[in-house]
Amino acid sequence: MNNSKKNAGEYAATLVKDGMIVGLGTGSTVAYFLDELSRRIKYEKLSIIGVTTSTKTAERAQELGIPIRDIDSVLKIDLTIDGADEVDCYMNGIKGGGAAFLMEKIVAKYSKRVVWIIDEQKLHKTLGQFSLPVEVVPFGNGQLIHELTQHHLYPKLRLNTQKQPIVTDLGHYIVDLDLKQIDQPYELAQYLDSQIGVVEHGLFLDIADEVIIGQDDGYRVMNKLQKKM
Ligand SMILES: O=C(CO)[C@H](O)[C@H](O)COP(=O)(O)O
Repeated sequence: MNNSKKNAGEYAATLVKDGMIVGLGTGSTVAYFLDELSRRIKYEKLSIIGVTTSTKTAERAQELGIPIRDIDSVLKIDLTIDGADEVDCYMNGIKGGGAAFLMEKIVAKYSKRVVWIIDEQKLHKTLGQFSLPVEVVPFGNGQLIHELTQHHLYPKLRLNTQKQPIVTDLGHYIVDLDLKQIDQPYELAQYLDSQIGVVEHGLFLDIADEVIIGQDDGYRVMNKLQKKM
């Protein structure tokens, strides 16, 4: 068991209030959040509706008895709890290690409040140590990878154990950019947004309202007031 992830996930579940529509992120930290949320639904009679960000989370929510609804059948999402792969001091992040970032970004976009749950190891001064995932349409992915290579973005098609491209829940491939350090995340986001064949990228800029950083013996919270301007 990872205590830091568990502490972050369990604290995040206390932010959920009765009657909320809650965005349910994806990943191993979110798994702890889902467990605690399910416990509160069962024993505290908490009444909420979940909007999921992946097939995996939808399946887990169903197993745990967390009611879920399609994103298009709710008016607005009150609160989304999600994980992240890397976060900087401006509360910008990289997501997509679990290949769910397209749905995660859509759910975040329609959420009033977005809270990330991470552990200390994911906090870095600048982004880029974690390879940046880019979701691309399968058609012409080889051409796009060539284009990204020419642009010195070190792309690599993400493969499964059978050496086949992994296919996302929405039917796309993932290309990981091995950048080591991203000095200009906004410019990079703009460049990627402008590429034909790119569906979305894992740079989440100005999206999180709060980051809960799990520790061995508790957690600490980073919010907009504390982030460096
Ligand atoms: O972005 C994600 C999936 O697309 C996850 O939130 C991210 O990979 C963090 O996962 P974990 O909590 O397992 O470390």
